[in-house]
Amino acid sequence: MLTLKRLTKRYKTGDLALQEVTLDIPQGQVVGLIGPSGAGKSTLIRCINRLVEPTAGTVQLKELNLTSLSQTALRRARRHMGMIFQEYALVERLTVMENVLSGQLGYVSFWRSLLRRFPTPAVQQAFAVLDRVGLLDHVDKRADALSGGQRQRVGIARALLQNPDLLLVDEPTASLDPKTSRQIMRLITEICAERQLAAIINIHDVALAQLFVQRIIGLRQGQVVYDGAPDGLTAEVLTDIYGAEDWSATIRKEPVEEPPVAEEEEPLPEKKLAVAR
Ligand SMILES: Nc1ncnc2c1ncn2[C@@H]1O[C@H](COP(=O)(O)OP(=O)(O)OP(=O)(O)O)[C@@H](O)[C@H]1O
Repeated sequence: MLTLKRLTKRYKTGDLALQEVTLDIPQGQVVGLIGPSGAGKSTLIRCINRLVEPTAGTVQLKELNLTSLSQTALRRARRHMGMIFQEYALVERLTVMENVLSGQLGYVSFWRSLLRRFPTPAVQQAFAVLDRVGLLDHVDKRADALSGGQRQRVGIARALLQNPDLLLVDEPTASLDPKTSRQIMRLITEICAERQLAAIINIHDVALAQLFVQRIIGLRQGQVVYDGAPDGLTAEVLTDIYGAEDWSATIRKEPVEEPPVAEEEEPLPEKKLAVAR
């Protein structure tokens, strides 16, 4: 579904951030991208949708060779890739609904979006994705009145509104407490399973990644040094990725089935679609 071939990025400063990264990610697979600071994780994610231009190599999403597209064609192709950011990237003074609809900016004309007049099917779909992420009771709240977990849910809903094939997720839990972090990772991975969406999640918390993703890719100095199952992350592998350390407290000891956990960040809203409209 997504194929990277010898993807390389050298910044103008001379930093070689990615060195010939070759990967194949099938539809529906959720991948955790780990590695030390400066290993190239953000660069890899941004080279896929060409927010950062790769220096060499190719990115193929389904039948599209993204690296050969003109800027106009690239804008169209980006609709197939939803991005979720650490700092949410919401417009603070806009409502939850308006923030989610802004994910449609590639579809609606500039003037229509400026006047905040979105086509009815987009609004209906926005209600549906906000329902899925548990924010139906908050559609009219301003973004600056939300908790961190709620903000990230808006970010997820906004990414989903484009009906992407792939989610590119950059440190989604870095600003969240441990429990909210789990809820957000659970939400992302459940949605990927429901929609058969592939995802690449740049994540620093190794144990959290192990709990939720199907595959781990470890980067060191722009190169893939581990590509395999979450349970294959032994102390030796982590030393290879990050350098020598006592890893006993970091690694999940045994494969455990994650227990079902009630969502407690806030009561899940009842389905009030009609009322919310
Ligand atoms: N805009 C830039 N210009 C020059 N060099 C950059 C730029 N962005 C990143 N780099 C360099 O590229 C390398 C990889 O950086 P990148 O941010 O991709 O790593 P990372 O693994 O995401 O790190 P972190 O976990 O700290 O976010 C680093 O050496 C960094 O200094």
